[in-house]
Amino acid sequence: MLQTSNLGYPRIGQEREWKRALESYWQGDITEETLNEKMKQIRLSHLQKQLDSGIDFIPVGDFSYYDHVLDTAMMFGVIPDRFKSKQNDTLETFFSMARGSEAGQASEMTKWFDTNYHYIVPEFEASWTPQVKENTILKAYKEAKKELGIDGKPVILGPFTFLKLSKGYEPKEFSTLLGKLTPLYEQIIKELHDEGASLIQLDEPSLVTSLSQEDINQFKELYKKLTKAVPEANIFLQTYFDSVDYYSEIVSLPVKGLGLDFKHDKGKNLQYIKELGFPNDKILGVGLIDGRNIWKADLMKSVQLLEELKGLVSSERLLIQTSSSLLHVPVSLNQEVKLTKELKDGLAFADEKLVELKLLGDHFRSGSKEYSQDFQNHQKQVEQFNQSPFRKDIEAQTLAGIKTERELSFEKRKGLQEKKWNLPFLPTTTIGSFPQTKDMRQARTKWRKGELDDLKYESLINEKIEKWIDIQEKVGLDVFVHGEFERNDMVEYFGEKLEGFAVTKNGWVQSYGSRCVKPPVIYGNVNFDQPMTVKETAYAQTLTKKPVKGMLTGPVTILNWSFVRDDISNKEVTRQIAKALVEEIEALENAGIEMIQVDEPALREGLPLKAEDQQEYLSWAVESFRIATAHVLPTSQIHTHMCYCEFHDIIDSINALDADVISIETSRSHGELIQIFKTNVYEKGIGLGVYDIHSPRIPEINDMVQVIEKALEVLPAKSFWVNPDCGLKTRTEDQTIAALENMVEATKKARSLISAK
Ligand SMILES: Nc1nc2c(c(=O)[nH]1)N[C@@H](CNc1ccc(C(=O)N[C@@H](CCC(=O)N[C@@H](CCC(=O)N[C@@H](CCC(=O)O)C(=O)O)C(=O)O)C(=O)O)cc1)CN2
Ligand code: MET
Ligand SMILES: [Zn+2]
Repeated sequence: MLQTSNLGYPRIGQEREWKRALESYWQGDITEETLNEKMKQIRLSHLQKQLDSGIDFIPVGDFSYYDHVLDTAMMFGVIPDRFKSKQNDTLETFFSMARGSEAGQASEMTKWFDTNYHYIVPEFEASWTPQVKENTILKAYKEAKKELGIDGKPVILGPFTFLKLSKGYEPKEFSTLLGKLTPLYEQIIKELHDEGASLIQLDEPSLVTSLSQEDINQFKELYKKLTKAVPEANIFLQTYFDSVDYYSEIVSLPVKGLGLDFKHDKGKNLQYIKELGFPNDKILGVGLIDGRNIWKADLMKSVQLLEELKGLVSSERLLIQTSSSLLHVPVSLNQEVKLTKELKDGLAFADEKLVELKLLGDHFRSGSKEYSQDFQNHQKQVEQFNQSPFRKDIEAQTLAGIKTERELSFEKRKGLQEKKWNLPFLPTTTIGSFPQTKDMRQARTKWRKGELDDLKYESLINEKIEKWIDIQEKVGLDVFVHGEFERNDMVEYFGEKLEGFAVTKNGWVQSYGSRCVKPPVIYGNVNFDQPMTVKETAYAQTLTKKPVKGMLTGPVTILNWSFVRDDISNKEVTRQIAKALVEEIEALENAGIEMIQVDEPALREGLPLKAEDQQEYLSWAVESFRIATAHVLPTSQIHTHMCYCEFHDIIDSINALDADVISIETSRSHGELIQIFKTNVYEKGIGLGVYDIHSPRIPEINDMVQVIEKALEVLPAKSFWVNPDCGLKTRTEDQTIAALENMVEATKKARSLISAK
């Protein structure tokens, strides 16, 4: 019988209870025991909700106290030595790896595929002893059964992807390590099977990236071994985020089932099945409820697709699924009382997606040609939404009259800018935001509710700006920022101000650890309405003689960190955003702000997972940035900033942005970034983050001097900037001031060391 399955459920909770529990624990407000209790409560309530929704397969083991990749590393004892010696407590070790502590620098954090979710990069060290420290998936499985009578579907990050996402080994060691991991997975799977798990999901999203034939051979080898070692267990191989291009080889593996994404595969998975067939001894997981976006599913389209598949796979072997874990969408539409009905009717968050699964499953199980009333109501809303005036066909955005090229080349404007800005050697600056303290956030919440008037709210913002201009003077930075106190989030803020966007009340999604974001919804055509950043920046500039950088989020990042309409191309939407930013940047220049940072931290994140799609994306992404910035005066200095990603494969595109100065994060992955510049000459201004802002640790002066010296081995000193690796909004005021003081001290030392040479 056709069944329904969810691949993973959001952890944060309807009211972000999860976040609050974690943060209270870190602050020392609650004990480990209380934390565990709260976590259990949250975990079980999520399972209960899924049970109540009536879907068949409920994931277990997807819940985490921080990140599921880190969980997997812990499960196998992949713990760097620096954390082993000092701590015995598992939970403390776990959080130290994630966040850094006295014991040592946090592990690197990077993007989970092309999403805004970040995982902690496992670090293999020579001292690693293969082991199953604790079968935490089994623990989750047993708990669901014992507490709620749920026969859950264990979800495990598969060995191939786990190792691909890890570091600390040479490419040639990959197969040896995989060989060591395999028996550990066998043990986990066996224990789960013995406990009664009827289907065990192994997530292998790496299968959708561009892999070599050798990779595929290793993958096949691995799964043959695994299935041979535990033949009795039903291993379900799950992929997501794109198509599986080695389909014919993967589909013939002796696993029980294969899960494919039918939402983000550009139609390829269906094409492969049609061309190459699907074995009649396997289950096909059909991911057609979108785990990455929030539009209500067009169930008639899903029905058509399933009908097509029924001709190829018998219906009792079909599993209707979400396209990926629901980790990437908000929990529930329940509280969205402020959205227009027209828009809200077009949306589905995690809980509503479970309902969609159920509607589809019920329809197929009924065997009827008739559609239930609920199904019809759902479909009517989808159709109405598609016909809304804001979804109407739009004219393709042309580039007529739009500059994509600065008036002067970098070589020519460089001298003019040096003269205009007259900055010291190794200029120091920050990336934009200063601490968003509780009083500021609370004031904003009150202001939103109408409990605080505009005047009071604005004067609080101005006070913060004054305070931090003063701090920047005292610390002795060279280029200032206003601090972004008026912003809740660097993307949501612009979503609130631009036309074509809607913002939600409670549409939170986990970004990293306890940090969440509320992506705005781009439902219509994007247009500039009125200046968005001029007031605060211009005010800050009146308070100091030092230059204050204007601070904007770039078009590609606004796109990638929003939920985007799917009726026109992303390229088209990004162009619309870029054109709106042209007006903002003009307004800043007119207000005398001529050093302007246009952040693109998500440029790399949006890079398609398959090599063959990447060039096209990069070309329109770069073009959009250039549309936004090319029109400024030659003396105006455009900065940009990127973080959390690998840059080596996009360095040409970074150069093509033609920004005068770029700051890139490196502090958790320093060595690697430096390598890039050994082989790529970079002539424009560049700041490499000299310390990690995500960790509460205060960076040491000498550590930062070393970072600077190391960078200067490969980068020209005269174009080097000193800055933290990202914005400081998540730090406390004390941490920030202490860190910046040390950074300025380190710069002074570096200056004298270098001029002495
Ligand atoms: N969109 C986006 N993606 C990104 C980043 C980013 O900055 N933005 N940075 C990278 C890393 N991600 C980050 C993501 C989130 C946060 C972060 O600090 N998030 C905050 C929420 C920010 C926010 O919008 N806060 C609201 C406050 C809403 C709120 O919680 N108010 C409280 C009251 C105040 C309080 O108790 O704190 C309430 O209503 O109960 C605001 O300032 O207006 C959090 O999780 O805590 C930091 C970095 C990559 N991806
Ligand atoms: C995630 S990149 C952050 C850039 C932004 N200007 C800030 O400082 O917060
Ligand atoms: Zn950043």
